[in-house]
Amino acid sequence: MAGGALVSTGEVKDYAGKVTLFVIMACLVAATGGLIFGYDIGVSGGVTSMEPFLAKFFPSVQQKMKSAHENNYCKFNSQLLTSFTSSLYLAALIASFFASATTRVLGRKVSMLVGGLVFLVGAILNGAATNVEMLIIGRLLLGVGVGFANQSVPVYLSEMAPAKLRGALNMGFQLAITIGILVAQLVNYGTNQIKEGYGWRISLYGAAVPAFIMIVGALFLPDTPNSLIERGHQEKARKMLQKVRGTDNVDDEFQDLIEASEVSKQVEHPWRNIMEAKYRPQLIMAICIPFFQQLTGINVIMFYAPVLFKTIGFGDDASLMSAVITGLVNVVATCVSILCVDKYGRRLLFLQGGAQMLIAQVKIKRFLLV
Ligand SMILES: OC[C@H]1O[C@](O)(CO)[C@@H](O)[C@@H]1O
Repeated sequence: MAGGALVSTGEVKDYAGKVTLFVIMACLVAATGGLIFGYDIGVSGGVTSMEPFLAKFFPSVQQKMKSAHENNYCKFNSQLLTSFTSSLYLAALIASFFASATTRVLGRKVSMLVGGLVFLVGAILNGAATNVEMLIIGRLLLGVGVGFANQSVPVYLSEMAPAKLRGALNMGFQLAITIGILVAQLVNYGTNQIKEGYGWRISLYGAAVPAFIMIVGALFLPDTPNSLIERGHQEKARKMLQKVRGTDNVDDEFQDLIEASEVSKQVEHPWRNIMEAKYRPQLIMAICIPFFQQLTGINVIMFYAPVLFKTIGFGDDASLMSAVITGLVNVVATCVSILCVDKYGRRLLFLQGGAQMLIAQVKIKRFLLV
């Protein structure tokens, strides 16, 4: 694990330093990492609800949509169609194991560069697709990009950010994800208006824009001081810390980074240690919070919102616009939580979010059963 500015007591020290160009650039690159992830979550549901896309790649689904007396829920019942969407997550899962080692051994920059490049190829392949194979391979490559970007970008951001801005900037990554989802939904709504029927290509090519920004960012941005220390370049790390913080007075922070790196090197059996009873609460939280957050099915909504609205009888534009509204609520709710988190604390927000999701799930179930 990367060392940070957390000292042994868990308190965050107020080190010297200002918000430099490096920090601003790190935020921009981090934002593009989140945007790419969000864009890929949001784009697939829209294009899979567009008729020209279905006619080209999934004609049997389009045929079913046209038959008048059919059960709505069966129209999109195609394993191939859903694998177009879900192959991204599968590839991201596998890639994240490699990404974690790459981020540690070769540095955050290399991981971001790999992520950005694979993303770019995936987006181009998807936009230029002439058959289903190209679509699925493109989507798998986007997933690999997500795996690398999601490992390296938040770590890069945390390590570049001054300690006092760290929490806020990390939430910025989540905000960027939600903005990415919304942008994809808006792009889908716009491209669906193109009468010639190639709008889906523009939607899919769209992922290339943030990918390109991420590649350029990764090429020009420096590696983090933490990563340099981890890889044994102490002098380089000190100089980098001075540049990043915009001051020569970095002794305190540098010393803490060295100590944190030493401590983490001394841990011989991290997997065995985390199983110890004293770490049980941390272990349970680290597994259960993301597990249940994903198990709420949020991505079923995010992936399939336009298709879902279409199957309940909405027209093309109305389905895409309803997805935009869902995305907008997601962005606004993220902004509200960013603004409230320091005032009300993590626990209250966590409880309130959980209760709200429970109520919403029950309501959606009732609605779908009618
Ligand atoms: O805002 C919702 C989005 O945020 C994530 O949970 C990532 O943190 C995504 O899986 C989801 O689509």
